[in-house]
Amino acid sequence: MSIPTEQPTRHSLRRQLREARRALSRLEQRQASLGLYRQLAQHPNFRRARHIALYLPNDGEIDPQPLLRAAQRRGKHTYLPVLASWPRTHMRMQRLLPGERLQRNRFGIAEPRPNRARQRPLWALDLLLLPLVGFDEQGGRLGMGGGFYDRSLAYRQRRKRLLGPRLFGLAHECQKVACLPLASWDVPLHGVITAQRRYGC
Ligand SMILES: Nc1nc2c(c(=O)[nH]1)N(C=O)[C@@H](CNc1ccc(C(=O)N[C@@H](CCC(=O)O)C(=O)O)cc1)CN2
Ligand SMILES: Nc1ncnc2c1ncn2[C@@H]1O[C@H](COP(=O)(O)OP(=O)(O)OP(=O)(O)O)[C@@H](O)[C@H]1O
Repeated sequence: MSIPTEQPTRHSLRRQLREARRALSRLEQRQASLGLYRQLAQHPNFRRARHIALYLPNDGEIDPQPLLRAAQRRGKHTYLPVLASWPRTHMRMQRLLPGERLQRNRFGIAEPRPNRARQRPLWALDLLLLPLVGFDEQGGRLGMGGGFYDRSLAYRQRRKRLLGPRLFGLAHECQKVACLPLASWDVPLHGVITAQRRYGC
């Protein structure tokens, strides 16, 4: 019997995949962002959703801003992650007002100024569009390693019947891997969307 080949660790996989997305040119990024818009703007889950959380791109992530603008044009409520000052491991989703001024968080990512009155619990959103570093076709997601999304979604493990938002990962094709090593706290995605195609949705 042969020895099973070693799976690359989450750490080295993360480094490799982050390098791959950062290597995309500005033109490739623009095309990917437009392709992503075309894949999702007419999708029933996007059309139906009233409360949608997205993110602002960082570190070569695919840019969902055309979708953000489309959602705002259609009168939907759009939300961005806001890091909690305490506990530092948590984030909340806060409604973005059109034209609102943003500030940079400790990772250098722009976010709205924290305002509890505009924050909405994750389970009360209709659609959550997640950034990711890597994905597989089984719904596996590898993130930046902060555990922010997994922690925010942990209620799903405890309360399986609570429906909550559809979870779609947004990615470049170069972020796809055959099979991700999954951790016990990982929350599976319902689907992943790239500029080229939709996986599982
Ligand atoms: N666009 C975007 N927004 C997001 C996330 C994300 O992945 N993408 N997050 C998803 O969770 C949360 C922020 N999580 C992050 C976790 C680590 C790093 C990061 O750059 N880490 C550096 C080390 C940073 C440092 O300690 O100074 C690194 O690994 O190089 C960035 C964001 C909330 N907002
Ligand atoms: N539900 C949870 N409760 C407590 N700790 C958690 C939970 N989910 C994740 N963590 C912690 O967060 C850390 C990072 O997790 P992981 O590497 O899966 O993050 P990630 O999914 O890559 O990051 P992110 O969700 O921020 O993009 C882990 O060390 C884990 O201990």
